[in-house]
Amino acid sequence: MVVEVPDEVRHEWTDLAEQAAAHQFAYHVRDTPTISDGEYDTLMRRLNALEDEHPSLRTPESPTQSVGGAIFSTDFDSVDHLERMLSLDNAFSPDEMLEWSARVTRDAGAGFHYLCELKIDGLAINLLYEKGRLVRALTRGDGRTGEDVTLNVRTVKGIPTRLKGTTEHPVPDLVEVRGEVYFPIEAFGELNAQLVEAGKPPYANPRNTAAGSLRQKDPRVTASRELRMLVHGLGKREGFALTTQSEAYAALEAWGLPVSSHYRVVDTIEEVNEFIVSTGEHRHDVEHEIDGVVVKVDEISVQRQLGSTSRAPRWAIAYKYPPEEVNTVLLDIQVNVGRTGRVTPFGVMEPVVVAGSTVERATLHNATEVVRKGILIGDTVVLRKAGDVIPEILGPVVDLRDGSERAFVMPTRCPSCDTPLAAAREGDKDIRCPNARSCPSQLRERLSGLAGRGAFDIEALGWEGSVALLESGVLTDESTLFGLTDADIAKVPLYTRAAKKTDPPESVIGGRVLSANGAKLVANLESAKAKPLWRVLVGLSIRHVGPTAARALAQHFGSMDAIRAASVDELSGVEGVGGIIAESVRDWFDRDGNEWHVAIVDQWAADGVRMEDERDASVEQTLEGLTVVVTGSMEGFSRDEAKEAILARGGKASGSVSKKTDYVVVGPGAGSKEAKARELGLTILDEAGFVTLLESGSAQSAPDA
Ligand SMILES: NC(=O)c1ccc[n+]([C@@H]2O[C@H](COP(=O)([O-])OP(=O)(O)OC[C@H]3O[C@@H](n4cnc5c(N)ncnc54)[C@H](O)[C@@H]3O)[C@@H](O)[C@H]2O)c1
Ligand SMILES: [Zn+2]
Repeated sequence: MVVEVPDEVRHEWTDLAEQAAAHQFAYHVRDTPTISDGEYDTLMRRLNALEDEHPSLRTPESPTQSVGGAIFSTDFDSVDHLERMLSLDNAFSPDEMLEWSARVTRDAGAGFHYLCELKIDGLAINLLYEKGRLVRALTRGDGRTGEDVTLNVRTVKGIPTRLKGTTEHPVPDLVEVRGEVYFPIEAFGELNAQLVEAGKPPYANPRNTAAGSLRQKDPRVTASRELRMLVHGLGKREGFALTTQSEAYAALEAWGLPVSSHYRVVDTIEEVNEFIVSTGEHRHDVEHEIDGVVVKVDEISVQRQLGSTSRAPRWAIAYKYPPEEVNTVLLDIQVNVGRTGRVTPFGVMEPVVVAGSTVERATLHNATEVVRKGILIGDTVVLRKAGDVIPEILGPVVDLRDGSERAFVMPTRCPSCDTPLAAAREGDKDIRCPNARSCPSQLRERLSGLAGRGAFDIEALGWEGSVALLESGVLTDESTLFGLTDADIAKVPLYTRAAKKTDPPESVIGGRVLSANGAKLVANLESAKAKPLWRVLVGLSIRHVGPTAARALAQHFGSMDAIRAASVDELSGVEGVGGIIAESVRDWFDRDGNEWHVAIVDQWAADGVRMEDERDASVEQTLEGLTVVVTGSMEGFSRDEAKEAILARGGKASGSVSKKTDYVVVGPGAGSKEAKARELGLTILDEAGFVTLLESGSAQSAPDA
């Protein structure tokens, strides 16, 4: 019996299928997709859902049934693969992984292993080696026939033109090696800058860059691009036998092919899901983009038994992470004037949800960066938000331009105080508002900055409170902050509207926050006065003097007076300070016109801010000459407390692990620093070990470390 498909369903299906086919063409053939991978995956899921409900729609011609990437390009010869190249089925949740493993177990019985590896976001390639010589390289194409890109592939670093043989792994008679060509993330921005400079359209993201770079007519262009490859499978093979996929990787490696070091063989699907979670946490520690994890049945005999559909093997599945890249429209580029006067352009976008939060702004750092990225106002752009990292505009989707886009022009006058903008020094990328003393924007940023956690930590002040104090004229700058009384704060009018940091000043009104918090603010200010010297230094907004330099200065000089009296040489002689910081400090105190800086320091001191650190002579200098890195969380110490404990004992608290690190203290949530410490064979301590170290100046690695 034929079940009729309702008209509206058929129409929806036809419409989606057409869209899918067009997107496959744009992505696989033109290397210039116009929607994000996440949107594409959503479209395909809808198409699959319609076909699940109405199986008659699932014809062999459906985009769900083919390996996307039919060949229409005439730039390359078409050549058949000796064995078909397939795509992969997807899973988007641990439950879908369980379903897949249940199916595999049902069809093949238990007693197999799972091989877990990274899903490299690149371009699939098939290398044919005959008697150890690279004779051909093909793109995946439609899976049966690919494009001959041999000349281009020969230019990719790390792909051997001859395989090596060992006694255990002699060179095979014939082998098709499958892998992924990718573009290292770091090199991506650099290339776009070069393309833009040469008047060519930039790429939207590293994956398209890999595909576009490899599929060049002229192999010299490919050679100039920093492509890399990792291999992850085999096609046709003659002259050797294998029992497992992981064994194949050992052979591929012995032959001199680049194999990823990140794979693992496990027994159960629970362990697979653990691998997925932990890989997700370290998703950005690898030099290529990964869009998921690929899980394969390790035993070749079981792979054979399970076989494939027209599109994908049944013995493998790709778990896809939530997308971190989305497309959105860049509505405008505006500028923000920061704490030290730096003018920073930022993109204003149509709000989009990415990596779990709504994003509508992204910094563009400086005018050069806007040009390097080749983005125009009005462009559809690729926006990336990776975990807790700030959102970044990667590049424009050039194919969606309609001619109405316009270039960003950096303003020549400060949007906040109308002072002409200028570079502080010749050759500086950044331009600044020189009106440091009374530019409203700089004042707001300085005042709220000094209230921040990294400086005085005045919780009740914050951004809105800072704005309210300045706008109401209760403060004209930060010099009188510590003299504020209840009566002063009560003068700030009560407004009703709260506002965001990036709103124009006239709409930023925070009196309500202050009126509710007045008493707390006074108490906060009182305790802020007793904060250690380094926090005072950070609170002054001296260029280049962040917490690290401030700690070093405070530790060395001990008082504001000593720092004020120190020469450039004396300042730059302090470990972790250096010439640029030393000059910036001297300049801040001494330069003509900066007398108001000194006035701030004097007024703060007069209002009771403690300008020196008491050296506690009872604390033994157990850590003299030792460098300690703390990563992850601890129960007994906050990050700052741990640092202070190290510094108070004469040690150096560093933020990055290197060969020079003496101890690495690791708590829950430690990430790449722990991995690096293990790689370097450093002494790794838990919290108990850290306490011992503080007391005695030495400690042993934790037993399970
Ligand atoms: N944005 C768009 O318009 C658009 C259009 C089409 C496709 N796409 C993207 O491409 C995907 C579909 O492309 P696809 O058919 O190549 O499927 P896929 O990317 O989901 O997975 C199959 C491919 O993964 C690659 N791969 C990477 N690491 C691997 C590993 N360790 N082991 C095995 N294979 C590995 C292989 O080359 C294989 O061909 C979509 O899900 C979407 O992300 C996007
Ligand atoms: Zn200004």
